[in-house]
Amino acid sequence: MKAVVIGSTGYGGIELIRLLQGHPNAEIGAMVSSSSAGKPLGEVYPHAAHLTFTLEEMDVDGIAEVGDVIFFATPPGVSGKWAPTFLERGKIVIDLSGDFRLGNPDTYQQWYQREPAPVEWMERAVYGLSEWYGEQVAQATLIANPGCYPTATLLAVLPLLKEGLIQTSPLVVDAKSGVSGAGRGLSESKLYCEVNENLYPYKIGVHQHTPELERFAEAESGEPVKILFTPHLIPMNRGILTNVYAQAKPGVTGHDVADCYRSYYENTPFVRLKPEGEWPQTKHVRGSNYCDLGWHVDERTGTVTAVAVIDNLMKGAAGQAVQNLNIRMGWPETAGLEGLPLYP
Ligand SMILES: NC(=O)C1=CN([C@@H]2O[C@H](COP(=O)(O)OP(=O)(O)OC[C@H]3O[C@@H](n4cnc5c(N)ncnc54)[C@H](OP(=O)(O)O)[C@@H]3O)[C@@H](O)[C@H]2O)C=CC1
Ligand SMILES: CC(=O)N[C@@H](CCC(=O)OP(=O)(O)O)C(=O)O
Repeated sequence: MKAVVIGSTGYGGIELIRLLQGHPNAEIGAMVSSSSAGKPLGEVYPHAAHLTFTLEEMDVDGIAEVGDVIFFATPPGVSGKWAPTFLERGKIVIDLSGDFRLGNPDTYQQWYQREPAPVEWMERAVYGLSEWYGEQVAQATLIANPGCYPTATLLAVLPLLKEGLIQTSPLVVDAKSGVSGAGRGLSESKLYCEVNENLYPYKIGVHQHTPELERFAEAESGEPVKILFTPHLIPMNRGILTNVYAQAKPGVTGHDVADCYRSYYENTPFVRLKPEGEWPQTKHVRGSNYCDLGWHVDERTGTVTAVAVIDNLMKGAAGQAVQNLNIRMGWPETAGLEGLPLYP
């Protein structure tokens, strides 16, 4: 099986390359780059200079010839335009962007403020939250890999919604992301002096992950869900921590919540439940595909606090994309993803 990475010089692209080059079953067929075609990979990324690949331009026929699976690690708008060409040629597409996650062109246009992908492919795409939609991923030709914040948040909240342990409104999501979550592109807001020793919220009320969160929260709870989502940027390279605050349904105890999480995640290789009284830390998942999950049921206020951490580039992007590739190809779900988190 040969994989092609489109958007190779971005953070998601180089993380995919890191995982695929160490994968026991997959092989890299080509690395495509819109900005650096013709350059050796090592010129853009000296840490990978021993991989003797030359970055290639977007040549649909050439890519289709060499690739069985095409990964898009590109900004919104790119896969929406190009993925159908590969899908029509029988290729499997795994898209890291938001172009195929929402299932509805009007919602996409409203939150991403750009032209949506063809509606027939939007509707056919399978949402790649591996632990929840693995059965569909195993049959999919187009996999819409989840956003980084939704991955952490939905893993924390879907079991509670599905089992009816929490009220569907208000659902408050307060999340923090490391700077690599914003990609490698240059911008003033990502300069060292702007980010270092700083902590700030952004896109309150307008973040594009809001409809993605609500879509799958509603699908699992069977009720309308409105989510108040506040993302923050923190001065770290990698990592997301999300806190979800929800009102517990009357009579719900800490034992109920613990049993609920255990029943959903006992046999999943990448979701690790914290013991009672311990809470997740981003450093415990850095460089890995794990999601660590902890919770507290506060009887005084009747609130459930669920806390999830992931590495945004791994479980939040390239790691989950490879997990989905494994599921789709019928390989062990953990293939190429077995490394311990980096510590310290
Ligand atoms: N960073 C993260 O933690 C996460 C990112 N995502 C999503 O994954 C995708 C990639 O993110 P990330 O790697 O961080 O972003 P980056 O900005 O780091 O990289 C995106 C890459 O896409 C390519 N690209 C840019 N513009 C175009 C264009 N017009 N046409 C074709 N290719 C283009 C470039 O690579 P080249 O010049 O080589 O073509 C660029 O380096 C995005 O959609 C992002 O939202 C999802 C979850 C988490
Ligand atoms: C820190 C930071 O800026 N993170 C990005 C996450 C990007 C992302 O995953 O967006 P897509 O929906 O396009 O995939 C953001 O908040 O927009």
